[in-house]
Amino acid sequence: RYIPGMESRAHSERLQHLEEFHVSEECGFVLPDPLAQLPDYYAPWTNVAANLPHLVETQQLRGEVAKMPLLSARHLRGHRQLRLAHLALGVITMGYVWQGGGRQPAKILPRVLAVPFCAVSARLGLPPILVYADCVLANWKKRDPRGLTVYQNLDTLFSFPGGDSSKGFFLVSLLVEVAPTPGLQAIPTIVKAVLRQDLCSVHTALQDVALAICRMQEAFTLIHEHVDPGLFFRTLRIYLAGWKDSSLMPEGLVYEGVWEAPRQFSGGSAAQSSTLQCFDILLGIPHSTAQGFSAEYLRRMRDYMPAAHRAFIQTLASGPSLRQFALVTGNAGLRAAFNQCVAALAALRSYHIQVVTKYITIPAGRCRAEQQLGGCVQEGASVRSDMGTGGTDFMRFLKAIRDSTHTAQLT
Ligand SMILES: Nc1ccc(Cl)cc1-c1cn[nH]n1
Repeated sequence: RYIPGMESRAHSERLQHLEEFHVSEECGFVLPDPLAQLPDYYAPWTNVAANLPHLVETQQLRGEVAKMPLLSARHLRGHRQLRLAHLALGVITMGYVWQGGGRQPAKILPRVLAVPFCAVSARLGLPPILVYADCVLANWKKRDPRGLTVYQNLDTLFSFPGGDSSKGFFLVSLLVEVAPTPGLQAIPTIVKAVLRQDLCSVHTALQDVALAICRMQEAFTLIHEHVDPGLFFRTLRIYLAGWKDSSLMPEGLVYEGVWEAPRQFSGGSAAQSSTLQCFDILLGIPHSTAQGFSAEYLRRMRDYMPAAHRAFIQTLASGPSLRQFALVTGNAGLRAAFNQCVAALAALRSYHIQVVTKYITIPAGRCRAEQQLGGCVQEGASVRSDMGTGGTDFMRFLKAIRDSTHTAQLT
């Protein structure tokens, strides 16, 4: 018999109210209907962020930032204003650090950005760098508000150099996050059913999870239509790079007026997706407990999620073990439904590896070959320098978690 602990029951109760964790019924971890405007007082931030591609491409951004007033974050009201402020300040910060493609990254972030960015970050429980929750989950609007959440009816609030591929990358990632919403809704159902030893309800809900993960992969295929590999590798990827373990910024970044010493923070990455980490934890995929850099990196990326999403993941991780339940019952149908979810997650990770190969590994190889012939000037961050946007360390990470996903199958 599977006897869950009393602590599991308490966690299971909390998980029944997803809205408390900012997980919405209609779009999961995506911020529903993000705010697109801040109070006029903050116009200096939103005006620069909205004009970022042009300011960066014409090398004017750092000059514009030097003219910005030091604004107080105190006038920001509510979660949505804070999310929009973190997105706008994050976009400006990445543009400021990597202006000109990153050959000479800025080593100091001026106080007019650093002070409010760190204040907003502290209120959201986020690091002072652009994160997945900014540029994917809160960076979107519908062209026709009454229309559907489909690619053609979406636009980003802010973008980077890289033209339509910049928008495409963020909007395809957004659709990957919206697709599995029914599967996220099934998580509290599964947790409650495991506690009640209700085999039938667990089995039914697992089919929703498997379908949801398949839908993520379907949405992911849109990347081939909307993102050009060369533009992604040579341009957009540079602006998403972080300053932790970076060969271009070995010390990290000085946040003027906030901390004396430079600080290191990682660039944006799919490992910051709460959706992916939730399915890993629900299925008890071993890398979330195994030692090694994958588990440590995944755990550290939870600090790059909004506080409520981090709390959801921690509560789920402290709840009853679906994996143990499926093992202990020995029910063949339940084991098959569980394994279908694991197989779907492994397939999604394999697909992600194919995409990183097309958008990073192959263009990087071409660039190195051209460099030997005196051609391609790889802007800024080398392929190796950052985990989050597909460096070779990131490829090693993806293959490690894909392999550990496979081993999670119940035999
Ligand atoms: N899809 C993404 C969206 C936004 C950011 Cl910042 C990074 C990624 C990413 C990196 N590697 N795989 N996905």
